[in-house]
Amino acid sequence: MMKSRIPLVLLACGSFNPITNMHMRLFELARDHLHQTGRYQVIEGIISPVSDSYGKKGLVSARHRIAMAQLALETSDWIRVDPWESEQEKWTETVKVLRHHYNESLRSLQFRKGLMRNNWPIERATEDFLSSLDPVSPELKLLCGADILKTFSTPNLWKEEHIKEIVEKFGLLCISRAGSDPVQYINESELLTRFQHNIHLVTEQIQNEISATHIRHALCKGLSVKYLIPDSVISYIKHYNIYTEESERGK
Ligand SMILES: Nc1ncnc2c1ncn2[C@@H]1O[C@H](COP(=O)(O)OP(=O)(O)OP(=O)(O)O)[C@@H](O)[C@H]1O
Ligand SMILES: NC(=O)c1ccc[n+]([C@@H]2O[C@H](COP(=O)(O)O)[C@@H](O)[C@H]2O)c1
Ligand SMILES: [Zn+2]
Repeated sequence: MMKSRIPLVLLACGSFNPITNMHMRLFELARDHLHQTGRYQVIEGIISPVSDSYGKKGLVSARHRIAMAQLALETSDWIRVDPWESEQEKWTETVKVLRHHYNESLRSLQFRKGLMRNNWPIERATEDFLSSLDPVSPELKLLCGADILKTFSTPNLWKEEHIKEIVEKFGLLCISRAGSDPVQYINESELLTRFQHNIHLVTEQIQNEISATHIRHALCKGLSVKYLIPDSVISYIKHYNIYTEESERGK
């Protein structure tokens, strides 16, 4: 009998200021990689933009960042943008975003099982009980570029226990990025080395150095960003005049 694949949800956190074609490529690369392992079935991709309180210089309002992501993802049948993180009053540490979406995916599983079981009292089902019912509960993994792996070793930026929870409980999909050496970051970290079986490194063969910062700078200078971000996003940016020298100075 063919072994069934583990359903898997991919979650990418970041500013998405604005969303670029490369952000969406990350998901396609990760899905191909996971499917090639023969162990996973990727069921959904979620983009979670940070809230305005993240306070990064040049960060435009979440309302705009979400709207641009929605436009960009109109052509995807499996990636969506989720506003939950961006709606939180304070900045939410990434592990808490993962916990939220993991609970959400369990809730929707409970709901589907509840329906299947003729409205069985689903609110009383514990996580363990549900797992015992269904051996293929979805996994949730964090998707990021290799530069994020590097920031794990920046003092006081990430709590050690958070990194541990991310790589031990959830797992990580890390896409290569010019200027970042993920193998080296793993080798230099005892924690990442210990859990490297949960870290999938994916190499983009067609190197792509698009960054949102470059996009914003080009827009401020009135240069073309066509074919780097979707046309619909370019129209939105023009319509609301989002990226200006003033917005770049903000915060
Ligand atoms: N060209 C790229 N190659 C690999 N990963 C990327 C690339 N661009 C963005 N990412 C990843 O996308 C996620 C979201 O990143 P983010 O919103 O910071 O985009 P960015 O292009 O790095 O923007 P900024 O220049 O504002 O930092 C991160 O995990 C980041 O590593
Ligand atoms: N301790 C943490 O959980 C932690 C620390 C630094 C950045 N992050 C996240 O990493 C991402 C970084 O995005 P930027 O590269 O746009 O700054 C954001 O989603 C941010 O919330 C999380
Ligand atoms: Zn970045």
